[in-house]
Amino acid sequence: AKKAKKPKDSSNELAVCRVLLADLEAHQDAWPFLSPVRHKSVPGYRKVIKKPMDFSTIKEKLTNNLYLNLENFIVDVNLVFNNCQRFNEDDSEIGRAGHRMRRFFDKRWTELLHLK
Ligand SMILES: Cn1cc(C(=O)NCCN2CCCC2)ccc1=O
Repeated sequence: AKKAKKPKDSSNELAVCRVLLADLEAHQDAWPFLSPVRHKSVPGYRKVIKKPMDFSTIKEKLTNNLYLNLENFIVDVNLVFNNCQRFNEDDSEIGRAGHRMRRFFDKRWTELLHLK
């Protein structure tokens, strides 16, 4: 027989986004991602990275209600990490910080989702 679908409770998704963002900002490896990359001091960045993103911009979007759900928020957080992988060698300070932050984020949001 068809298993009855549990209704999705999306009411606290934005609260989950705020918790996740606070955890990202508090992480010791967050320093490359806290504010927009200054393309004037990072040669080539503006040419290579078409959609820059950083944690302060995500916070601004969250504050201005530009994320309709957790999925849209996760897309922007992954953009931060994908930009980082694209622009930085894996074996570099910033490259390694990006990998560590992505691993932390993936673990954290799956933990929070399993609480539901
Ligand atoms: C994500 N990302 C960041 C940078 C960067 O230089 N960030 C500034 C780091 N500042 C140093 C002192 C305070 C913050 C370069 C390339 C890149 O992909």
